[in-house]
Amino acid sequence: METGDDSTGISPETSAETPAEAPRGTTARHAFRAFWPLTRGDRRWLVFICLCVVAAALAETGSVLLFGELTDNALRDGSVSAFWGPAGQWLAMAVFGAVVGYVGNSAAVWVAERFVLRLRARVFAHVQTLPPHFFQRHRQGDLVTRLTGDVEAIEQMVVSGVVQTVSALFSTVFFFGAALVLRWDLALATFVLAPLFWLTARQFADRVRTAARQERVADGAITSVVEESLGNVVLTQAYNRRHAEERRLRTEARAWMRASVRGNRLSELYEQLVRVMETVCVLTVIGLGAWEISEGRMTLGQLLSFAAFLGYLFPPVRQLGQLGLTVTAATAGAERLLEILAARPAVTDPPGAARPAGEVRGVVEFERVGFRHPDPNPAPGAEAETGPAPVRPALHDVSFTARPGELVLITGPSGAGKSTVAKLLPRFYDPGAGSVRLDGTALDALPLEYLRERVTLLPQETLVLHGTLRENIACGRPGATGDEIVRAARAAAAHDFIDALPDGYDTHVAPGTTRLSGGQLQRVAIARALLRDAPVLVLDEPTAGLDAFAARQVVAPLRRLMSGRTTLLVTHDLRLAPDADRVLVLDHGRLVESGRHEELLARGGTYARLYGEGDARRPAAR
Ligand SMILES: Nc1ncnc2c1ncn2[C@@H]1O[C@H](COP(=O)(O)OP(=O)(O)OP(=O)(O)O)[C@@H](O)[C@H]1O
Repeated sequence: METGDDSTGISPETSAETPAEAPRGTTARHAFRAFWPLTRGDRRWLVFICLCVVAAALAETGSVLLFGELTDNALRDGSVSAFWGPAGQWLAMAVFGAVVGYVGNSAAVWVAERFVLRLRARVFAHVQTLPPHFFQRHRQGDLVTRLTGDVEAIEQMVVSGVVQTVSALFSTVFFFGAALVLRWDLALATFVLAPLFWLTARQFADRVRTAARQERVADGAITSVVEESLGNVVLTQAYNRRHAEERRLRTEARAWMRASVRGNRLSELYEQLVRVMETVCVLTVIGLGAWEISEGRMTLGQLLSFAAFLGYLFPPVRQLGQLGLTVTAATAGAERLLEILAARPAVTDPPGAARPAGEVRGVVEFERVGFRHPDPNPAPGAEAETGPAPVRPALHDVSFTARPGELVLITGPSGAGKSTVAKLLPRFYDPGAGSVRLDGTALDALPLEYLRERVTLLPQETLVLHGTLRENIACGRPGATGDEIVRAARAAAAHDFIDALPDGYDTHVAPGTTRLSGGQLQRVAIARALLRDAPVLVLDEPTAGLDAFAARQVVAPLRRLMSGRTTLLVTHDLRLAPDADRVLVLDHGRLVESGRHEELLARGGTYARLYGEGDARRPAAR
């Protein structure tokens, strides 16, 4: 049964190689082929489930045949003794049908949930490899909806869809076969009308897909608004933006409501049309049956069991049409997931690169580095995540070297390209021109994990992970002992305030909900970085957002952290400039000045102006 096309574009590895495609207009077949390989490992179960549902359909067919026998032999003759035989068989058949139905459906739910689990894990793993600009192009709420609702919609297509189609198809074939055995002429007369169901479903398909797509987009927009609003609640309240936010939610909710009502109306219309068609079929059969009875060619029992067959036959036929619509609607979800999976990481591991032997010394070289950020708002249709970037360069021809143990401070006016330098070193992006090297090896020749273990980044925003403070520090070096964690916290001047918390190191924190101050969080981040003990350190505005008092409190821990490592310190805050072995001044992406603090001050250029503007003339806390 392992026959599926396994060359899928859904694994993170292969999606990096497959060309980015605009998946709009994805067909159900394309979507099915893209996601079917994820059923690998469960296909035997799928066969088992299909056998169960086929057996259940057979049991149901047998029951209806026995109903005909009962009406003809027992009821018509009023014979109780003729009742027991078929009644016993009918009951046995019903119990058998119930058991296999239960086993099959339970297994189907299990396989379906495993599929959802696997698909969600794959998409999530892929999303985590995507570059920062991907997250600027997609609202978080929309991504959440794709990872929840859209993933489930695909399950409807790939697992439940297959099982239900097999069940409905076999039920249809069995009931129709039995109807042919009973009365082939009546059965054929009924079945002539069956394509009507299918044709009707086709008429609805396009409109159902459009409505489903709109509903999913609107669903994502609602989640985004809620998430953005809650994340920004301070701004909302401080600027009385409550009503504006409510309006925003209402607008998105209305769009969702319209799409949802449209989708449900279409389903309902389809249902009702099908009911009318079923009535036409039943009336045709009863009319023909009445005529046959009057001619003496048919018994009442035969007509009744034939009518019962129709009662059983219509649901699977109707279900086949309905399944078509479900699959069509799920295609809209598939489109949205394939769009994510088509996005490629900005950087990938060099194929076959081995971890260099020996320890990293920490010589960092930027040689004639140029870089343009990808366009965060590409024109529609140019959605390829790695597409050309027509924005002006963030860095141009930047060269410098930082040697082991050196502190290189990078400063410059806002937008000069300082943070961009910080992003190139842990390889969030690769430079567009020139090269960045560590100990003489180009970064893109080193395994990514190896590089990131040796280059610690303290980003501008202080980030906490969901977990305890202990776990937050320990993630700097998984496996660190309790003593090592406390030692790192002490060196980061975080131990005292952590110890004073009611739960100490076991205090739970989570992104956005922590009750710690900015300075305290920064010191936790420093403890984490200390524990990591990487030879190269990149600090991006470590005192940004801290008041003067809090900033002074992190200076000493920062000095301890930087000691003995190659440090690139990106900052506006020039309090640490006198400590720096070299100060680099960037302006409009170019390196305009370089030298020691005193030299640059004496030169009276950009640096001297920046220093004069800031509050750096105050002595740094020692
Ligand atoms: N994700 C991005 N997408 C597009 N352009 C970007 C992106 N990030 C930065 N830029 C642009 O690149 C240039 C350099 O930005 P960068 O963040 O490196 O400057 P910076 O010197 O760190 O500024 P600041 O001091 O204000 O943080 C700026 O013109 C900025 O607008």
